[in-house]
Amino acid sequence: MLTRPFRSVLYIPGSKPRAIEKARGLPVDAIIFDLEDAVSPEEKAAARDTLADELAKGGFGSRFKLVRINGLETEWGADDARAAATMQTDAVLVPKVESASYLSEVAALTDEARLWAMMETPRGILHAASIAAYPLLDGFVMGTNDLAKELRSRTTPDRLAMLPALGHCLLAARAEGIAIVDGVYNAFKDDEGLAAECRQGRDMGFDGKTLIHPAQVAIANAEFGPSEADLDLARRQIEAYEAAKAGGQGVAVVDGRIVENLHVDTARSLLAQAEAIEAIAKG
Ligand SMILES: CC(C)(COP(=O)(O)OP(=O)(O)OC[C@H]1O[C@@H](n2cnc3c(N)ncnc32)[C@H](O)[C@@H]1OP(=O)(O)O)[C@@H](O)C(=O)NCCC(=O)NCCSC(=O)C[C@H](O)C(=O)O
Ligand SMILES: [Mg+2]
Repeated sequence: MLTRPFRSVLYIPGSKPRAIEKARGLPVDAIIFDLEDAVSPEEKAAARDTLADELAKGGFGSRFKLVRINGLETEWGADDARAAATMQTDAVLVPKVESASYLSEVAALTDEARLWAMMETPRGILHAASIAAYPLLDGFVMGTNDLAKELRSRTTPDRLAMLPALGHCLLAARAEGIAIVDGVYNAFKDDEGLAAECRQGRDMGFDGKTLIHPAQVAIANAEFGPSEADLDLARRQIEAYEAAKAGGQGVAVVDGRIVENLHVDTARSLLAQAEAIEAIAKG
C-alpha cells in the first residue's frame, strides 16, 4: 500500500486564480492544476502563465501538485509540456494516454519530470499494462467522462459500463506499484451519490477520488481514509498476531476471523497511512 495519501485529488482550472487561492487552504491530499478541459481555448495561453506564477508563489504545503497539460496533438500541448517542466510541480499529468511511446514523446519535452497518465480512451485502457510500466510514470487518473463518451455508455449509479476499465487499470497499477485515483463525480451537489461512488471506488482498491468542487473534499477524505474502527482493528490484529507468534503459532484469531502475516502487512500499512494523513493535516 502507498504511504502518501491520495484520498482527495481536486481539479482546479488553471485559468481561475481565485480557485487556486482557495486550494491553499483546503484539506486536499493532491491538486490537479488543469490546462486541459477546464480551460477554454481562448484562455489556455494565459492560464499557463497564471499557473506558473501561482506555483512559484507556493503556499500549497505538503499537498501533491500535478499540472495537467493539453495533448501533444493540440496546438497547446508542446508548449504546455515545456512550461510544466519548469513549474514548481511534483508531476505532469498527461491526458488521453494511449501508449508508452506517447509518454516518451512527452518526456522528451518535460526534462525527465515525473509523469502521471489520464486513462480515458479505449485504446489507452487496453494498453494499461505497458503504460503503467513506463519508468517515469507514478500514477493513473481515471477519466471516466471521456471514457463514457468513447464507449457511448450511459452513466448509472452502479457504474456498470465503467467496471471493466476500472478493474483493468487497477490490475495494471497494482502490478507496477503506482498510484491510481478514480474518476470524478459530476453531480457536485449530490453528497450521498458521491459518498456511494467513493465507497465503490474504495472497495475496488482505488487510492482516492478526483474531485471538481471543494464541497466534495471532506466526503472523499472520509470515505478513503481509515476509520477509527479500521485503525482499532489493525492495532488489535498486530497485537494478537505478535502474541500468537511469540507462542509459536502462525495464525491468530480476532473478532472470529483469522489473522496471518499478510493481514498484518495490511494492518501496518493502514497505520502508516493514518500517520501520513496526520502529518499532512499538521502541514
Ligand atoms: C463546477 C464549477 C464550475 C462550479 O463553480 P461555482 O459555481 O463557481 O462554484 P461555487 O460558487 O459553489 O464555488 C464556491 C467557492 O469554491 C471555489 N471553487 C469552485 N470550484 C473550485 C475548485 N475546483 N477548486 C478550488 N476552488 C473552487 C469558488 O472559486 C468559490 O470560491 P469563493 O468565491 O472564494 O467563495 C467549479 O467548481 C469548477 O470549475 N470545477 C472544476 C471543473 C474542472 O476542473 N473540470 C475539469 C476536470 S474534470 C475532467 O476533466 C475529468 C476527466 O478528464 C474525464 O474525462 O473524466
Ligand atoms: Mg478527460
